Amino acid sequence: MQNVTVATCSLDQWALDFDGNLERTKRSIELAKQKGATYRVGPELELSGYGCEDHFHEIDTFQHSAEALADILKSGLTDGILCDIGLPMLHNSVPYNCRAMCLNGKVVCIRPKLFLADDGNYREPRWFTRWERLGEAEDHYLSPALAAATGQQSCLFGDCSIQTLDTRVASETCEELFTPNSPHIHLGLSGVEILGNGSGSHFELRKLDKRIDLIRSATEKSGGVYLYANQLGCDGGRMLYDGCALIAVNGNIVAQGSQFSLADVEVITAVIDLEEIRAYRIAKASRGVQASRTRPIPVVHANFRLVDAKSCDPVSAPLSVRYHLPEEQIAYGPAVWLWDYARRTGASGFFLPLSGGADSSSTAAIVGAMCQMVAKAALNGDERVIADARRMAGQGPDYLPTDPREFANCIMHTAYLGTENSSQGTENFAKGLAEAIGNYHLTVKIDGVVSAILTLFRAVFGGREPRFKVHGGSFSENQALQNIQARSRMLLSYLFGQLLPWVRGNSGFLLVLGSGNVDEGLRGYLTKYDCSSADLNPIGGISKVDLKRFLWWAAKPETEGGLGFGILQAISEAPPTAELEPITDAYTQTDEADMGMTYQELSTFGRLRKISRCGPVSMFKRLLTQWDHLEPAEVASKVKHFFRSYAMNRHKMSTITPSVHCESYGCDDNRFDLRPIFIDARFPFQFRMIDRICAAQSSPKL
Ligand SMILES: Nc1ncnc2c1ncn2[C@@H]1O[C@H](COP(=O)(O)OP(=O)(O)OC[C@H]2O[C@@H]([n+]3cccc(C(=O)O)c3)[C@H](O)[C@@H]2O)[C@@H](O)[C@H]1O
Ligand SMILES: Nc1ncnc2c1ncn2[C@@H]1O[C@H](COP(=O)(O)OP(=O)(O)OP(=O)(O)O)[C@@H](O)[C@H]1O
Ligand SMILES: NC(=O)CC[C@H](N)C(=O)O
Repeated sequence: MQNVTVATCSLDQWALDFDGNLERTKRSIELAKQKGATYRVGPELELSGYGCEDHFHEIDTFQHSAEALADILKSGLTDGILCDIGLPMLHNSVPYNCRAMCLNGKVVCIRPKLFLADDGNYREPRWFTRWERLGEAEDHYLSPALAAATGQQSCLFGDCSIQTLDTRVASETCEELFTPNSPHIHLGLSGVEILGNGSGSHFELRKLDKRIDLIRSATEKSGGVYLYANQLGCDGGRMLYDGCALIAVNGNIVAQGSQFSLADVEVITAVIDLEEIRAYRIAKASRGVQASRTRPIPVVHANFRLVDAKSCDPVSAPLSVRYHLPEEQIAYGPAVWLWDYARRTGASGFFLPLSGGADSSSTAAIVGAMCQMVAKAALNGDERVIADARRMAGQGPDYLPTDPREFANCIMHTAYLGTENSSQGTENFAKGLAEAIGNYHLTVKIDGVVSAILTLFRAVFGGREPRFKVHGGSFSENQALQNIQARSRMLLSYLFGQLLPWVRGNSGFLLVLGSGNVDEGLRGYLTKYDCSSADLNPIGGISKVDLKRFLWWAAKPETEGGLGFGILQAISEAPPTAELEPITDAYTQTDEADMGMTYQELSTFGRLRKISRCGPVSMFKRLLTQWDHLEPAEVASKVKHFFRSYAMNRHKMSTITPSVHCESYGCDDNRFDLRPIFIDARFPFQFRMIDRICAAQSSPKL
């Protein structure tokens, strides 16, 4: 038996928080040592935080990261444990995204990232250069801080591995796992048995499955141990890092961390038997052939044993991986992001204009889920969560946030801001949901504000008064009258967000929450600078179709795995309506009629536009077969209507409220979906082409 205890972790790092990042990194090494580990891997760029973005252009970021690493090396923490630590480093004045392999107070070698992430949310080549010379390494002269801490002048830098007295260790970094020709293939063939992957990998609904498949298949094909470390929480941007540290051996997962947690440091360990890796590899004859002709990569020798001959801990057995339902992911992912955002900004909680409709109710339910997570963490004695909760709630040292409803009452504020066009039904829904969550709730009539604006308008324009469509008004009059209501709600929300802590005898400010979903953003079905403009939006990256499923799930009792907010069932079943126009016997406003398309259709358009990368013509061609129950002319008309609405409203996405990235069909043009602010909504060339295809389809076949 050649047993080794290995450790990996999830850390809630924060961009540029050098003190906090250092403290959490050190704590994770301490915990790994306490659990008997002789090898520990941490997340990508853990000392600076992954999401520093253009702060990676500053020399300070590199220097402070090196100073933090020097602190770790001087502290004695790396004595007896090989640590794979992520940080940005300069080599010959070139910036690299690096792994520093540290042991017994020395830097054994430095491994720069070979393949940078440069799609979707990622722009790594903007800040780092990739190490181009595969299979090569050279001397690196340590910065003054590191040289002083280690007494070393230099170490190896490049594509290299470490040979200890009993095994071979190397690392690959995040994106490299996702590439077709991953470094782990070459490293495994050249004899590496333990591979660490320090990641800064973001949450997306249903993405964990893909990550786990890749890790499983990496070790299934090559044999070996694969340790995955990730960041956790919100590190200052729109992405949520979803932790879920993993340890895989020969195709099996043997340890899994939590995906959504409020803990800021989570360390997992496994006991592995190196002989199991060798036995697995010996039996794969074809692997042997490929391994024997593999070009070796540079090796640094470390006079150190990872195997603990004295350890009697049993070897870790394969476990069945825990996947959260998509509905749970919608609840707990954005909840973790909100928690980090609110505690790190020093806010005293949230204010949400709650209409009783599906969207704002989803936002409220996510805050409710967050309160439940805080209560669970408090019950488990997490002192850091308790301290943050006390501060946020404005409570003293005796307060324990173990009751989610009581905590919600301190930090969550909602208001139903009704007008004469609002219904009793939605008012009751809003009140009922607030009661279920336990939060502070107001019911306010805002007609006085709307009529004050109209009075002013009449005074300015000689008594002229716009009318709703149902009263004979024009399209513009009708829109303007709706927008006054919607925009007044935004003004009132900021007023309440600013003054509610004062009204309740506390201090500080509330973060105003928004509730536009991804489809409304894409279609532009929102009033610019109304209640869709807020400080934060937890659901801006989620489609209405997914939100409905989430509400249905969240209505279930906690004993059945839901959130226990039963009223959400009825809310999810009500037809979506803006309630901005008068209801008459002949007319009730609904979202889908207003938009000229169903949310289901909109979701299809959104996926084809972003995930399938379709312009108008290719979308039309795809839908001709997908919607073969419709005449080609009908499909053409729907596609044109979508693109027209989308193009006319592009400008709204440029000012959209920051939301947590949740889906690959997201349309946040500030980070993920980079498009022009205005484009020709007539699409003359493209639509002519659609008409031609349509005519050809419809012409009688000879
Ligand atoms: N290319 C461009 N670049 C920059 N800005 C541009 C622009 N084109 C128009 N604009 C500006 O945008 C304004 C038009 O946008 P905006 O004021 O938002 O108004 P608009 O889009 O005309 O109307 C808002 C729509 O959202 C609907 N709505 C409102 C509230 C809630 C909900 C719901 O989800 O239930 C739906 C409402 O029924 C209506 O159809 C123009 O007056 C102009 O100021
Ligand atoms: N009566 C209201 N009281 C409080 N807030 C409201 C009210 N009506 C609308 N809002 C706010 O304005 C936002 C946008 O309004 P909109 O009518 O678009 O809601 P929606 O998209 O139909 O979502 P919901 O399903 O929550 O009503 C809502 O999410 C909500 O935050
Ligand atoms: N930081 C990275 O390299 C992350 C990229 C990777 N494709 C991911 O989504 O997880």
